[in-house]
Amino acid sequence: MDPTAPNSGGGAAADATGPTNTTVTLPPLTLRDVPRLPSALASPSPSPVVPNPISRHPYFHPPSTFYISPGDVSLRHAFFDLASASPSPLLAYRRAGPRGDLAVDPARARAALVTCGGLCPGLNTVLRELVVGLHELYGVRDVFGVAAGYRGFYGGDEDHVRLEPAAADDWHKKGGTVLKTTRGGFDLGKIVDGIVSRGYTQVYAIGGDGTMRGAVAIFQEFKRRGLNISITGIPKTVDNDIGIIDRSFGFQTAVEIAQQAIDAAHVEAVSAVNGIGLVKLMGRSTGHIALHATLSSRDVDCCLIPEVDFCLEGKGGLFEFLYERIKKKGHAVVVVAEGAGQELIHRTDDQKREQDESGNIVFLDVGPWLKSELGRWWKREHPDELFTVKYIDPTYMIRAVPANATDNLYCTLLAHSAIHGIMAGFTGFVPGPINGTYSYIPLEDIAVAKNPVDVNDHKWAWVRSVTNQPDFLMSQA
Ligand SMILES: Nc1ncnc2c1ncn2[C@@H]1O[C@H](COP(=O)(O)OP(=O)(O)O)[C@@H](O)[C@H]1O
Ligand SMILES: O=P(O)(O)OC[C@H]1O[C@](O)(COP(=O)(O)O)[C@@H](O)[C@@H]1O
Ligand SMILES: [Mg+2]
Repeated sequence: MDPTAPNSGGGAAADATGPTNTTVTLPPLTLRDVPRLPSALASPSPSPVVPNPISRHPYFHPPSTFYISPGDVSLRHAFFDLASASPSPLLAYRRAGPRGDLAVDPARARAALVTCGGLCPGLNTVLRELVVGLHELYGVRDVFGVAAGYRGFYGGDEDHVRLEPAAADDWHKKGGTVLKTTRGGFDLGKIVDGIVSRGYTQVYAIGGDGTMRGAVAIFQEFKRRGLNISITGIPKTVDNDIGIIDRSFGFQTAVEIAQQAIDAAHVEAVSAVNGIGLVKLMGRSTGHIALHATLSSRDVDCCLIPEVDFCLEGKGGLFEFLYERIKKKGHAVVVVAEGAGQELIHRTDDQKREQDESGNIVFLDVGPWLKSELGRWWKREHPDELFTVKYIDPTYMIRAVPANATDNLYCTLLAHSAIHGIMAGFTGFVPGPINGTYSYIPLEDIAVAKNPVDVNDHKWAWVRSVTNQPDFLMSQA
């Protein structure tokens, strides 16, 4: 049999004798392109094309395959249903990476780097790689750090610090951000005025969903004013709540550190009579950290995330389940994401309205609430049985650490992808891995793309198989 001969029909051939090839026609492909700088689009003569200086770099000897071809794209979805009667059109993004010709002259570039929002492991690695990459790869000499988030753009001279590779050398070993970060302070007019008055030609905004929404507003203001300034957003969120990209940097480090809290909770629980170890982990609107920490620990009996409702009391409720688990094993470990169960916690009208400086809703503390509700229930239902809850809240410990090796590599590729894209004349974009391929995604798509845990896919089923937990929805209390 000829292994290359096409089979007719769309489905896989039912041939048990060996592999077969089936030729199929894919739906049309839509390129979701990123914007370009006005000078890169100018007609009749776009900005001068500058050969990429990497070609003259003493240590790089880039072969022709080194540069990304103008036609290179990556696909949003890596798997398809060939049997689908009405397949969706395929969505593609530009592949990230160095281009042979630049639309920006590095000698005239003046870069501003800013970090906004909460901390995340790897922020300093991204900063280091931006500073080193701009200097060493492209020969950009004017690289500045803007202090303390977006508000730094309209601060004084002390908020704009020249950054050199020698000073950045060991930043990847430090947690936090050397530039400092803040929430709030987003005054669009003042920010863009500050960017213009300092002569910045390119802005690298490193932050989460709020920062990306801010970067979209800045990008649109650049367009409205007809400015030839580019902006890129580098996605940061320890919660992993930004969509489209495979994951955000620092997330894996945070999951790794969370193991220590779960291990401690487990030791406390097994060493007590009827012991429960309760761990609260970050995750404002998504439960990725709790879910991944649960999957990798295997000591967890129950994982509670914002995406899944649960009830506490009655048959089918959480507390009955924990009681049964303790009767069976002698102890139980519970991991709860900070955004879980918020609708169950009583809050005053003032508390309902409370927001942080960036407008994020302030949550009530689910950990102590759960501990006290459980204690009250146990005392009422099982007054003669000993019972202990040990509560661990590692809070900032999981994010105020340096990135692990995997996240450090990821941060390097993100930073370099951002620089390559800016130098190619792209703007209003975010670099990020899609199915493992680094790509350029429009900022405005990223700013609205959420990434909740999909409780209908295999991962949540995997959690159930690891914890053996039911849905806690059947309260008959
Ligand atoms: N819708 C928005 N438009 C403009 N700026 C925003 C918006 N949301 C948040 N920001 C600004 O982005 C910055 C970071 O936002 P924040 O929510 O604190 O952190 P993160 O970016 O990590 O989600 C803050 O300066 C905040 O004011
Ligand atoms: O740093 P703060 O203001 O205490 O905020 C804590 C929050 O920051 C986070 O770590 C993530 O925040 P971001 O919006 O900055 O990504 C949440 O998990 C947590 O609720
Ligand atoms: Mg956020």
